[in-house]
Amino acid sequence: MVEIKSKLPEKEKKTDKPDIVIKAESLSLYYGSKKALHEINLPIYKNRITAFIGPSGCGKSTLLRCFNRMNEIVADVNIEGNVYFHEQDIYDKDVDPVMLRRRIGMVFQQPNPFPKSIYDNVAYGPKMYGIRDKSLLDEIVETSLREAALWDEVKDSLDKNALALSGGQQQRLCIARTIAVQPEVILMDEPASALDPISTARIEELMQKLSKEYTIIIVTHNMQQAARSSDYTAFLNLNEELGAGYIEEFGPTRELFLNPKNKKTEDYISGRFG
Ligand SMILES: Nc1ncnc2c1ncn2[C@@H]1O[C@H](COP(=O)(O)OP(=O)(O)OP(=O)(O)O)[C@@H](O)[C@H]1O
Repeated sequence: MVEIKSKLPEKEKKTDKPDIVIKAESLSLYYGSKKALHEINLPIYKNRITAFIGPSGCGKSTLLRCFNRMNEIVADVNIEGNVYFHEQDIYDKDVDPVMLRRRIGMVFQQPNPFPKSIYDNVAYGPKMYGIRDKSLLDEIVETSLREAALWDEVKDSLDKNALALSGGQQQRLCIARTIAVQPEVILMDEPASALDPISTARIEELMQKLSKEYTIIIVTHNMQQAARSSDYTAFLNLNEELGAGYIEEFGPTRELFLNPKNKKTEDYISGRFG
């Protein structure tokens, strides 16, 4: 705990009351008959970074994937409760998951660029959504790569295969690819856990910049990373009886780490379990 305390940044004071972009209400999720999430109530604030921490298997990634309906792609899931994106319940029948994922993009643990050129990776999404004009695509590619802090490294090799980039560069390319379709929210599932410390620091720095324009949710096993990088933290825990994850504590990151309200939060962040 001492180490984490010393790493907590003196954040620029964000005193205004942020708007809520996403809200989970009594959200439970089942994989088949197995309950994985139990009665989650959680606000996600606009232009803030929210970290999900908690022991392995408590449902952090599952909860993250609920916010753009990615669970439907990977498994047979059943949802109870609601997830609102602004005023819209994203599980309503008339919500198109593809359009939803355009507004709520995702970056995964393993960088997963397409085996195409750097340019084509970033232009892929905009093209899919109907943009054909070459000069507009060029502009989107450049802006997205700049925002992802990769432009200077790749501007002279946009035709190079993305798989030839380093892991850290590939992850920033994946962030550029996500940004290129102008999402409002970026979901990041352990985006730096496969990267070396320098690449990790670059991703964290990038997240700070991006949060001025985007709302970010990050799943991380690294508590220093949550403490350093996020504005809000949700500590998920596993209910042994139900075998499902629930929110043990949620609040501003500094408060949660410096003055946890809950004994289990304190035990977890001080490394006594998990
Ligand atoms: N596609 C799936 N099908 C069935 N069960 C799944 C699936 N994905 C996850 N689960 C189960 O749901 C529970 C929560 O998993 P999840 O990956 O969301 O937890 P996590 O907190 O992100 O874990 P970790 O920290 O280890 O990545 C686990 O019991 C897991 O086995």
